[in-house]
Amino acid sequence: MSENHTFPRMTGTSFTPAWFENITVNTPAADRRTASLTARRTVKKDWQAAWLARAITCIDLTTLAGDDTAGRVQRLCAKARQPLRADLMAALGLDHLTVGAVCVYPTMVPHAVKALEGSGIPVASVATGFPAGLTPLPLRLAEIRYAVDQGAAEIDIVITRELALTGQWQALYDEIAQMREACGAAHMKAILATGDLKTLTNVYKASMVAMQAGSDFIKTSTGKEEVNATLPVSLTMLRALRDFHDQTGQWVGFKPAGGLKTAKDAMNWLILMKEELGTRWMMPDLFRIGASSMLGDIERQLEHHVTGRYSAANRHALA
Ligand SMILES: O=C[C@H](O)COP(=O)(O)O
Repeated sequence: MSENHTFPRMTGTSFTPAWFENITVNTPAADRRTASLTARRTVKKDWQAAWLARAITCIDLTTLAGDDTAGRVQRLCAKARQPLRADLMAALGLDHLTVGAVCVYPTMVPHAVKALEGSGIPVASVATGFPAGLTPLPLRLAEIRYAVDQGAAEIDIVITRELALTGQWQALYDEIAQMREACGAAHMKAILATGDLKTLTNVYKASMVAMQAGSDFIKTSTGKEEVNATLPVSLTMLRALRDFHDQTGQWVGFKPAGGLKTAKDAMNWLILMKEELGTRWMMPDLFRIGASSMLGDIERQLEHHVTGRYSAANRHALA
């Protein structure tokens, strides 16, 4: 795997229920593991600043709102091109820093492509009837092709939750495989909407099916569910991702999204990635954070690290 934005497309496997049909996830154990992990592991001072800079490179800077405008997307892209103030970059000894991608709705893709021209930052687009995914499959596939035609290099699709909730795993595989095909050369992240899947066992199974169907990334949430990214859900998906890697040697990426707002959130998920998969998975080609407001808090924490004070919009110290 190359350590930059470009990563080889996944090929997936045939539908293989043996890899997940007898799995039962121990929810209390997942809760205990993630609670102890973030309590036990701390990263301080210069290392914390370095990890936060790494987190910036993994952020999919996102705006997915009904009132999005070309102007808002252009401003977001300007931030993506320079996520950190120049004085902070200099103080931290950083000469170049950009985010992982900019993530928008399909009709906003042309504005993002134009605003990011020459930056090397890919445009990601949600598609397939985001966030509910309940439009006819031909229309969902056409939306993928539209977003790719408009210049999206990454597509975040949403799965049909009913298929996971009713255990129709072959049908889910077939649907995701068609979405993978519609993406063409674009990379595909499969949003599992884990907050709607009821159990961690369903989360594990949907993760495995999405990877077998050829997803380049598996992503927790749309950000529109009642419960979005959580650490136990993320741990469950990472275990599935590790099992898939052990079975196939294929490297699938992971993207928590929805409700990750602070530098502390960034640190917690980086700790989880390191502890579960190792430092190789702490790179933007294998790890993204879908977030619309986290960057602001990371910048405030880095300003505090450099100057010893917080900017006007104070935040709690990063414990
Ligand atoms: O990936 C996309 C999510 O919608 C971002 O969620 P957020 O607005 O809670 O950061």
